[in-house]
Amino acid sequence: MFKVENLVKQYGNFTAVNDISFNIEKGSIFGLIGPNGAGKTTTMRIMATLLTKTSGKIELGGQDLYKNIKESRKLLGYMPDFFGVYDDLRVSEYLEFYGEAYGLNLIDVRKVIPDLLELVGLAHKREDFVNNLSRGMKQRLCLARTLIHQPEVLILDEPASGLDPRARVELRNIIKELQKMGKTILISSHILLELSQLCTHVGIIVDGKMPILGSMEQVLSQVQGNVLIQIKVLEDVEGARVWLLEQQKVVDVTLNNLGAFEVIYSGDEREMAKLLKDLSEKFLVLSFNPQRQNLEEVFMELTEVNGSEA
Ligand SMILES: Nc1ncnc2c1ncn2[C@@H]1O[C@H](COP(=O)(O)OP(=O)(O)OP(=O)(O)O)[C@@H](O)[C@H]1O
Repeated sequence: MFKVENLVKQYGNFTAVNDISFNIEKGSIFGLIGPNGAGKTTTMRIMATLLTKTSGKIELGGQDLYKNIKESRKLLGYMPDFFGVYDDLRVSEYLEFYGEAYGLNLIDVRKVIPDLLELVGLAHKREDFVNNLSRGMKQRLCLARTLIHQPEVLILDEPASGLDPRARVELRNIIKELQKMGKTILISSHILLELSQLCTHVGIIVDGKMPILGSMEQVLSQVQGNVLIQIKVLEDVEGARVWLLEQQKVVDVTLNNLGAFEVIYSGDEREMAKLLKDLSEKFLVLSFNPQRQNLEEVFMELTEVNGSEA
């Protein structure tokens, strides 16, 4: 859906985005993760056609993003990290204003507003003044505004920033709902746990570069070396231990005090699935639980490495 190739953005002599490439498949949720100043907003603003690139190529739906900016913008909904709301407008008027700004017919806009407000949980606030909304509600209203022209692709720049945990969960659920509706979503955050529960794909951006990219699982296994798998078998525990130790990519096997094996494994997901299949053919497997590091740990590892290299 979105194809970014060798994207570079320079502000004067400073390179904010340094030759990054990634694809966003239709229907996926791609997380752009990085610390402050990594280049997330710059990348997203370029992809939203709001900032010019220095070099590189971006395609949206198979077309050059810049070839017909007006057409590209119809497909895109962009939610900025900072946004203003107009204090003397009511919620419905605010959406009408943005609908008209997109060149939509007011009658059509009025037809979609109830559904949009329902989706973002603001149906009961329709006639309230925007400035009386809580921060979480304002974020959700901004998301509704992003959807007003029914774009296929959403670019959401840190949509959960400044929200409390409950509001974050609400927002996450709305984003999942949007994915179910078929939207393709690019979302940024520096709060990694939040994205690990949401995204199908991840690009980690540090100092304008994207050293790590792939599906959530791929990224986790790329950064981590070994995986710890907890395995419990019924009967012939010793036989299973010997068998496990003979398998390729099994680094170590210990039995914990709950009677489960703790297997240190260096294979990838596919190999792990094969291990489970082969094990199940020989033994009665009660449980098989790979324990991955969470994204927060991955991220800390990565930025630590970069920091120490610097
Ligand atoms: N208009 C500009 N002129 C010069 N430098 C800029 C400009 N905009 C951004 N930068 C610099 O480019 C780098 C990347 O900024 P960007 O806002 O893209 O980062 P970010 O990952 O979105 O950070 P944050 O999480 O803090 O929003 C930063 O070092 C920033 O200072």
